[in-house]
Amino acid sequence: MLLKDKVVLVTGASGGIGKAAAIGAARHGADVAINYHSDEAGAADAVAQIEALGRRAIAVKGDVAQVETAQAFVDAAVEAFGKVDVFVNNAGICPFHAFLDMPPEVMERTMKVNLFGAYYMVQAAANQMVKQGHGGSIIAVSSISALVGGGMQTHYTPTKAGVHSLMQSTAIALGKHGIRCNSVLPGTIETAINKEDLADVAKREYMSGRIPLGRLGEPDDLAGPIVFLASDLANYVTGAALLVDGGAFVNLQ
Ligand SMILES: NC(=O)C1=CN([C@@H]2O[C@H](COP(=O)(O)OP(=O)(O)OC[C@H]3O[C@@H](n4cnc5c(N)ncnc54)[C@H](OP(=O)(O)O)[C@@H]3O)[C@@H](O)[C@H]2O)C=CC1
Ligand SMILES: C[C@H](O)[C@@H]1OC(=O)[C@H](O)[C@@H]1O
Repeated sequence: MLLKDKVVLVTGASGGIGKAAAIGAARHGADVAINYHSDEAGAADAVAQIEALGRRAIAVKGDVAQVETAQAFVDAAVEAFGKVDVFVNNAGICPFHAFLDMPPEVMERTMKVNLFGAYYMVQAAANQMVKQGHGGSIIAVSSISALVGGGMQTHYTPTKAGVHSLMQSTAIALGKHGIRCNSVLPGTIETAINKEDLADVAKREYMSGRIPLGRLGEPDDLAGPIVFLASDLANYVTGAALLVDGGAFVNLQ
């Protein structure tokens, strides 16, 4: 039990990586507040799975791109559980699109959800942790795409580099409060975000062929690294970035 009686908040936890992280935290003894945007059934299922593990859970609907969502989420978690120990910034979108004719609204929405939303959320969670006075752990779900490009992801990769950079800067800003800030950098994990993209058999074979461990990732592959960074096992880890990509990044030849 690495997170016994901790309160963990996860954004975008109605499916995919966020849901796996939320359930993973509960498996390690945490009570969990999840944020989601539209998938009511997914959010309800996450809550049910957490409760089945004997832990408490709430689901709070909200669009992270809107600044007021952040404080409302933190307030709801504090009202339900009394505190915030761990904050996982996970909510994100990746609407694949070519560069030369990128619609401004797609670019701007991606920036607002992935980067602005992360900023507002991390700020609200950090203020709560500072107020409590006993430190905390913040983890951002960045991406291998913070380090490498994608021709159909020119609007997305800068947001992932931005989130990674945000954790480096907040690690400095919040260190004196005992708040650790780290990012995980997933490779290609099969979720709703890339269902359509990976339906292309050639693309899927190319992506899995790049991975030394021989398979695409699953959401649960992120749960362990996130729980680790959240836990006291990572007490002296801050400003770090952990690739969780089956070795894809280092695989030049
Ligand atoms: N899958 C992958 O290969 C990789 C994913 N990542 C990152 O992991 C994170 C999670 O993605 P993944 O699990 O794959 O994708 P999913 O599409 O499975 O999950 C995305 C989650 O984010 C939520 N979400 C989307 N927009 C908003 C919003 N405006 N406000 C609040 N919540 C929102 C969704 O909620 P709802 O469904 O309720 O609308 C959902 O819970 C993203 O930040 C992504 O960039 C990073 C590297 C690789
Ligand atoms: C959505 C993509 O499949 C996924 O997201 C990322 O951050 C990586 O680029 C993955 O390929």
